[in-house]
Amino acid sequence: MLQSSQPIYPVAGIRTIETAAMPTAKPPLMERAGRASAEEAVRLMIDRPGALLIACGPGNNGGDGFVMARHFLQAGRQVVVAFSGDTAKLPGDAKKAWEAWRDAGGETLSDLPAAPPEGWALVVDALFGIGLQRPITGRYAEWIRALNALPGPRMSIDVPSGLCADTGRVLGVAFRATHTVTFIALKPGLLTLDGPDHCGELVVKRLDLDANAFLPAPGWEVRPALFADQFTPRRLNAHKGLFGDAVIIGGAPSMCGAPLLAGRAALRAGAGRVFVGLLDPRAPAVDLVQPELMIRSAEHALSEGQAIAIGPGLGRDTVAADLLRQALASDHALVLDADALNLIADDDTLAGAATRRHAPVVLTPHPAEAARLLKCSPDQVQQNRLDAVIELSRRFDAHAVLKGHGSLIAHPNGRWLINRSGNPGMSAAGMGDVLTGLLAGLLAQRWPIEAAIIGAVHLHGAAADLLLAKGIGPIGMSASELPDAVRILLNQWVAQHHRQ
Ligand SMILES: NC(=O)C1=CN([C@@H]2O[C@H](COP(=O)(O)OP(=O)(O)OC[C@H]3O[C@@H](n4cnc5c(N)ncnc54)[C@H](O)[C@@H]3O)[C@@H](O)[C@H]2O)[C@@H](O)CC1
Ligand SMILES: Nc1ncnc2c1ncn2[C@@H]1O[C@H](COP(=O)(O)OP(=O)(O)O)[C@@H](O)[C@H]1O
Ligand SMILES: [K+]
Repeated sequence: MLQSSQPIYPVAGIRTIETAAMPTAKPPLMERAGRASAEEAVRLMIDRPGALLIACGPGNNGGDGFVMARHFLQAGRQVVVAFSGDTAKLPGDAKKAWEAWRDAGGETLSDLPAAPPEGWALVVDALFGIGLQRPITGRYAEWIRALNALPGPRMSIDVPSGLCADTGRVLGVAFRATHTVTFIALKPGLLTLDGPDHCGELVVKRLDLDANAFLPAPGWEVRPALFADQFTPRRLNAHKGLFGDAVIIGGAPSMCGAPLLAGRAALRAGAGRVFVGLLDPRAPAVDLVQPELMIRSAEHALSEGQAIAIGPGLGRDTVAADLLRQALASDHALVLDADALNLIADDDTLAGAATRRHAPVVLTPHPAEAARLLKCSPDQVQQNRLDAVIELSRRFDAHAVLKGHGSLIAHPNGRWLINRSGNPGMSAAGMGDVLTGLLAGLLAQRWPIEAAIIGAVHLHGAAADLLLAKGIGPIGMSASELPDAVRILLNQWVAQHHRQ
């Protein structure tokens, strides 16, 4: 059964949902959040007797921690609560939660206690959630550093403290959880940049709310269910003409490997035929490892195909710019990667031609390429990856993929998604070329544009995850290994979908 996709809301959206749901919520949302956290904690402590430590902060995230602590106390479990603030200053719901904890006989320590000799059964971070407003300093920073140094499982409530829930940036210092229980819905910062490194295993507790009914979700996580409509089993009477021609253009002198990798990926994604147009006049006439690839001059290849990807190893000279101009003038779906993006960033006429194109355009920058396109620094892109990809899509009236862990996709209709597959084995040369080839391969098979983009991005990461599971990586995983894994997965998904 293909898992359905979950909605993602920035903090402002979560606040809107909370405000709408809170007045009628019985039991109150904080009670639900504390109980849901306790249930998850029980799962993590199955084989771990002894006390758990809950560090509570000055806001409602701390309130969740007090509710959780009360459940454990009432269940007869030893629980130690640390809270360094002033209970009189707790916001209303959190204050009630602290009072209920106190009335149940709970004690609150004002500093972190030393760990018992056998260690804590679980360390719980209820310091800050979506209300974090500035970098963490002082005593809270000291607490987080001390908690991070403790062995054993560590659980964050809602958001790892110190992580910006909108962007995935670490503000000062952040708790490194092995497990995170987040409430109502996913937030972008949990899924991209430094979020996944700090969340560990991520579980969503919806608190019995249908978030989408309160506020239509602006973003979604990528799951195969979103492109399963394209999982068509091949008829026995199929022929290669049904699966389209993909064209890859690139390969200036000394850079032919990039388009060849893309071409192999397009084949493994199922394209009927793949043309690779190389700029290097001395390029080999055949890829002896993949002789199915039809190698042409770049100019010649441009006259073929239903889908064109241009950029891998393209170079930036006038020949490259001229080929890009011709590709932009074609009527085919067009993927712009690598040097095609750099050329557009440097030339307003090319940028204008990309923006005004009628047929779909997909931009696939890594953060440095995105920065060139947006005329800012890679750091500025990374500070807010979601804003950056939405701005790229808006500025070029194109589909945009901002690569990196937690790749983001923005469509010109305003819809955005975050992909969760992939791993650091992919931090190696040529991985981007494989993504470009996958996209061309799916577009050649006439997948609709949005399905092709989310399908290619997800498959790309999932293929690397398959290799990782087999022990191939993360160290030394190479881009040429990815296309075979893509083929295995795609065939599995199609077969599974049709068995259901
Ligand atoms: N409002 C609600 O209905 C619900 C809230 N819930 C919990 O409440 C959390 C949000 O609560 P809050 O809005 O109170 O926010 P937080 O508890 O995340 O933190 C806000 C508090 O921290 C302070 N603060 C922010 N940044 C700081 C920094 N860098 N250094 C020191 N202090 C800092 C703020 O002044 C405020 O007192 C959620 O993440 C979730 O855990 C859940 O109980 C579900 C229901
Ligand atoms: N740590 C990671 N987790 C998930 N995906 C990654 C990671 N590192 C790299 N990738 C993916 O690998 C690809 C690298 O692309 P790119 O930077 O263009 O490489 P190249 O130009 O060498 O082909 C992107 O799709 C990116 O999202
Ligand atoms: K937290």
